[in-house]
Amino acid sequence: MSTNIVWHHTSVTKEDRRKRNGHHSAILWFTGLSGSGKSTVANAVSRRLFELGIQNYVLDGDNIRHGLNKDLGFSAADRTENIRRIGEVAKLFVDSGQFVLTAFISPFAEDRALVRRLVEEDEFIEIYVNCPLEECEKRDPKGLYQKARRGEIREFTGIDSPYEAPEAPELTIETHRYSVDECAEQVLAYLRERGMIPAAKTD
Ligand SMILES: Nc1ncnc2c1ncn2[C@@H]1O[C@H](COP(=O)(O)OS(=O)(=O)O)[C@@H](OP(=O)(O)O)[C@H]1O
Ligand SMILES: Nc1ncnc2c1ncn2[C@@H]1O[C@H](COP(=O)(O)OP(=O)(O)O)[C@@H](O)[C@H]1O
Repeated sequence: MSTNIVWHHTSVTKEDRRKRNGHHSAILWFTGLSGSGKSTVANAVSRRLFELGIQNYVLDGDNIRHGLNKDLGFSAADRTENIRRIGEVAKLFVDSGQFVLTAFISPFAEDRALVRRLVEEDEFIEIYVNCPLEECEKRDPKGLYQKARRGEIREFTGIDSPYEAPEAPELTIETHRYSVDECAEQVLAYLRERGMIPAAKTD
């Protein structure tokens, strides 16, 4: 534990940054099984926000595990630490006035709740990327389900490691029923409804 640490206040505040950007800042927390479409939809939303001039950044499971969290595996304790660190990083992005889109399985409800508690109430938007295991397994974009079924990967989410679906997410998207574009639009529509990004132009 760190001791003798004093929080330093910044000269430019979150509100200053939001005012200049002309939009809110928040965590869009995508959670769901491997292959459910977290990364694909998060990136589609990111592109749309970017085209609208809205500051945003995607934090993706695979990429973070190559760097910041390369010391972590997939035990329950390591997944919890993975999500805790990502939550802290995501909070910094919110403070910087941006939307941060996180694409992690984040299988444990308590870990997601911890991130929710890190930020203000209107700064955490949980998006449940709902797709049946059978469909994720059929997609198997990285061939990992096959490996898990053969016993070559242990503690694989949905196979021999649990996934706790959100009970009251801000938004649920069903990637087995709607296209990538439709799912991305559902996220944008939600942000507009909440006044977090400017309304769509109607010209
Ligand atoms: N055992 C096991 N269980 C689940 N996933 C595994 C595992 N081993 C490797 N992978 C690959 O790692 C990606 C998940 O990493 P995350 O950081 O999102 O996982 S977690 O939130 O800490 O549970 C996950 O990526 P996505 O498919 O993008 O979800 C997998 O590609
Ligand atoms: N509506 C959809 N939304 C997201 N992905 C979809 C959809 N329909 C099919 N897919 C496909 O499913 C796979 C999802 O993979 P990925 O985005 O890496 O998932 P995750 O990040 O949850 O592991 C991709 O191959 C993607 O093209």
